[in-house]
Amino acid sequence: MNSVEVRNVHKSYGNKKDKRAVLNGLNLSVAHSSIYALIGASGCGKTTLLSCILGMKELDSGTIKVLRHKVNHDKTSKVGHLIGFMPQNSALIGELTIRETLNYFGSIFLMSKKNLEERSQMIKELLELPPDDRLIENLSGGQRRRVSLAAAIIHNPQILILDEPTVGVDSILRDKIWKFLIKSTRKSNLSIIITTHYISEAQQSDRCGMMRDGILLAEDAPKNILTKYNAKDLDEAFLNLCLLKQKVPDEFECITDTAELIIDEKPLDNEIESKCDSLLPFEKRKKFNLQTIDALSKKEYIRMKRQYAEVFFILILPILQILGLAYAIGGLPKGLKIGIINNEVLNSSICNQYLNFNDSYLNENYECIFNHVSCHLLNEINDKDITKVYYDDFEKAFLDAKKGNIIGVLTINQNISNILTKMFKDGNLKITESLIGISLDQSDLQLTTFMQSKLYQAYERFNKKLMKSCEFSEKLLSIPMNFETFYASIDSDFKTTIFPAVILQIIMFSSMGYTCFAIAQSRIDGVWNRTLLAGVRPIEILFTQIFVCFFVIIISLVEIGITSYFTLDVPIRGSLILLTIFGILACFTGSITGIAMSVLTDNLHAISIISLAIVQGTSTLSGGYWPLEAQPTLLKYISLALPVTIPSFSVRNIAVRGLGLEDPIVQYGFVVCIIWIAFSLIFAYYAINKRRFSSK
Ligand SMILES: Nc1ncnc2c1ncn2[C@@H]1O[C@H](COP(=O)(O)OP(=O)(O)OP(=O)(O)O)[C@@H](O)[C@H]1O
Repeated sequence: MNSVEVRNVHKSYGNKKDKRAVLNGLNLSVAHSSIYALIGASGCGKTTLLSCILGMKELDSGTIKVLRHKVNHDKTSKVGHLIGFMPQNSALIGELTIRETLNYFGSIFLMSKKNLEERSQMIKELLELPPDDRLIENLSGGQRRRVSLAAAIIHNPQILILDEPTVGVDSILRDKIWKFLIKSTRKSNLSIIITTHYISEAQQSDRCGMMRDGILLAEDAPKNILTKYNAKDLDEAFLNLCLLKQKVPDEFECITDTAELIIDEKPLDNEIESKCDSLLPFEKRKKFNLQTIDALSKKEYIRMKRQYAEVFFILILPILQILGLAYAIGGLPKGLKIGIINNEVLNSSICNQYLNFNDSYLNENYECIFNHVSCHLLNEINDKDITKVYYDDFEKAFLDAKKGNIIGVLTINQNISNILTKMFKDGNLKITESLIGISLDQSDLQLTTFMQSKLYQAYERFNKKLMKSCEFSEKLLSIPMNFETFYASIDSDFKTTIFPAVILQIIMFSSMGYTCFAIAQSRIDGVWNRTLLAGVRPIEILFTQIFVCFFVIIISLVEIGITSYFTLDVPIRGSLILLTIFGILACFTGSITGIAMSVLTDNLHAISIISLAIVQGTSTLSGGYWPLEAQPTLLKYISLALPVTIPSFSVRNIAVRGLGLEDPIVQYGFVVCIIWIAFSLIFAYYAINKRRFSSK
């Protein structure tokens, strides 16, 4: 009666051009209630074979049956919960304690609390595990391997697959482990496949497979191998076998005793049959098993609680970003310097006497005689916004502007007062000379635009005062346009424009980062594979991640709301409920996209680069920092399709304009969010099913 049957299995790595065969038509049988030791040189394909038996790797050809069920790489194993697997790397969660680790694995194997407690106690004593409350990340290599073995046997499996379980374990404990394995196979129906570098260990197995170049050189009971190859131990037998193969390479493949490999098609004996049937078949495991969701969420919670960097990322970073937005982005520049060359009044202190000027320039004949007009203009240039730096000559000022010390140079005609006086006296509005010249450094457009706007406002104030002092209409020298603003004042800063996009991006990207790196990490450290092998469905992991992320983001949303309220001087005119719904939708879009990304590759470096590209690309194109109207038509359509662009317009319409669901932009925002959530869900589901197992 065989528990595992491997028939004519071929497996290679690489692409068509560079294909490297690792398993070359390998056959292997593991009898029920026995220990099968797989030995062979490093890199001969032992781990690959175990991965194929577990269904983690797809075969090129051949078949594998485990407990009479054909292993299918694409489908969740029906007997996964009957298998215990200890991978070569420990595949444990560093932030969990030993007790929490055993609880996690016991729970995903759906063990009852009582059973779990009893088994944990027995295993802890057997494997001499360190105290319960020790963190996995603080254990030594050997201690971790023992905890990993404990996690593999916690649910009393039918088949135990152990990849190098005794590496780093001292000889006394190694002996104890072997005794336990032997006793377990004798007392129960447990079958064990074990790979080991310590060939002498394999002498205790019931059957030993010696592997080389992707095939079994020999497969028999250890003592039969010793007799057959006239060796005193398995090391020597393996050496003799290898030498024999070098001498007669073509005949050698026949050495495996094929009589042993005939599949035993006999029905299972009654006792075993009833035992197998009494175990929960996979189909009967609920798709959404609450015990599994509970175990996965608890693990996430504990992991997060102990991962300070993650907590910082999730809870503190959004606050820092809002503070950054409040105080570093979108505000109006202060302390800009402009060079002043006042050819009319060479001593700038003279202008101080005009600071509170409310007099009239009209003389007794009601003629307007201007004096020191330039002072009025310069006094209107507010020191709060712009600092004036006085120069005697243009060359010096220009040199400073080139060096970046000042933004530009304002030059005032020496006859400005006389020209204006003449103009109003004669009624001749034709001015042939330039009264005020402005040269601006255009290399920083934002600063220049700001400076222009401030100079324009100063001129308008100056004009009003001057006209009033001569009892002229203030419209005479003013631009014949009247600007009025709505929704925000003329002095409002860019925060009003960019805050919806920035807040949505903070929520979306922190959800994406959180889920993406949490899953990527678990795939890389092997916990993901172990969890799936226990029978947990990807959809359960997906659900738990979204669920945990949702709670985390709700906390972030409250933080963002409070911080924004106190720091961002932006009025919220619309519905807070609608804004919160947009925040939650952004969280879902981000977390589901994060899940899809985490499965694309098992290379953390690549994932980081992809995330950066997504964050950078989305923020650049979202229209938050620069209007979409500036983009070429095709790019504009791409931008509009992104998950933050239209939703951020919706948020702006709700918050700043006070619009609600009746607004088409708000409606489009919802449609875009829902399409993105649906799209990323389908993509994540497809990606997880396509790349169910991590290659690590
Ligand atoms: N994902 C992969 N892509 C490409 N080559 C791989 C991959 N995994 C393993 N290999 C190669 O396949 C061969 C067999 O690897 P495997 O890990 O199965 O060996 P092993 O017998 O378990 O070695 P060890 O005893 O050192 O663990 C090695 O040459 C390895 O480099």
